[in-house]
Amino acid sequence: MTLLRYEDLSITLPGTARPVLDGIGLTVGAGEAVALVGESGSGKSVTARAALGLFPEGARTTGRVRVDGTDLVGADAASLRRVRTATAAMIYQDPRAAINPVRRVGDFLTESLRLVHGWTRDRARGRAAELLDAVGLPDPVRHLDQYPHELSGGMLQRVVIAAALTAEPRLLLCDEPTTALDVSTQAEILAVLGRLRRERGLGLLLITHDIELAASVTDRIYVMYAGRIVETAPVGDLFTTPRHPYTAGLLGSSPPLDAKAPERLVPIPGAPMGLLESAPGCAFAPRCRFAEPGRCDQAPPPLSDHGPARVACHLAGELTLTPHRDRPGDHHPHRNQEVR
Ligand SMILES: Nc1ncnc2c1ncn2[C@@H]1O[C@H](COP(=O)(O)OP(=O)(O)OP(=O)(O)O)[C@@H](O)[C@H]1O
Repeated sequence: MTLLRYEDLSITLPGTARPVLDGIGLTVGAGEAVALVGESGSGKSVTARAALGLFPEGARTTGRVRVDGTDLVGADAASLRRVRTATAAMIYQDPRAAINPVRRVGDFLTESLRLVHGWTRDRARGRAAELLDAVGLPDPVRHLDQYPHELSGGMLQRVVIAAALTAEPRLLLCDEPTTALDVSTQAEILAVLGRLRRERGLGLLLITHDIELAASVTDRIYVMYAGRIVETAPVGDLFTTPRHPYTAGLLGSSPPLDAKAPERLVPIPGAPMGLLESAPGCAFAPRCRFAEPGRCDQAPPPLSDHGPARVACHLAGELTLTPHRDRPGDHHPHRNQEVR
């Protein structure tokens, strides 16, 4: 069952040369984990916030964002409240920014249960302790009486995830949930999210700039560039057979999570297109080593089917791409190079 569905969502801010989001189509099913990946400024957070009906001030919005069937574009206040309090919850990058530093963890976790749902203090504390246990904190009852500064960043992010679960949402939106954490804590938080997804059948939308991290917890990846989806495919397929040069570039410039030996990473040349720039053709063409004048710079490429993937590239189907990441001592100098 589809929990979250974007249908041709476009958002344009006043005074800009191109839309922030341009024809986004994306789905997340119950129990499915999906990642939205791209460089800074590609529109990932604007996309995620739209799933809570949060659209930039003054923006022109067209298309639909359906959460459990309710379209949030132009939704009334009651529908928005229902989605935000019961169906979907968001987890942000910095747990310390999400928690009031002068209130105890227990107060943070029980507030909505007591105020919104009218639970007694003891019932709400019992539920909060259960949730802290569910996110793997070792001593739930003691943590309820602690202040945020007494917990590590990883423990606090677990508290934030527990808080997101209080209303038993069916959809979890995670915007760079591990970026503020060290690498080992990052892996623990991802494991918690993966377990919650399996145990509770949650739909998970993970927003990240890190394609390797995305692959470690999700089934399907959407790659975003300059406000558009440029490729989407099941994780395994995307890694073995990237079909868009931008996807191959992201893979070639990201260190593997389980790297045993240092890798020589190859950055994508140039910079992403800002909101004050536009291009008549493919937005990635100015950075693309394969771009063909007269072909790639004429019209934006539509997303079209290529095997299990959907790809927006005029040259898709003609390119065979592998991430051009070199390992030191690699004796196959051509192994990692794109061929045509
Ligand atoms: N409320 C807003 N008003 C004006 N511009 C905005 C607003 N929200 C986002 N933008 C702009 O829209 C573009 C996309 O922003 P968004 O935060 O979605 O990118 P992102 O892919 O999440 O990148 P990052 O990882 O850096 O957050 C950026 O150029 C950003 O400055």
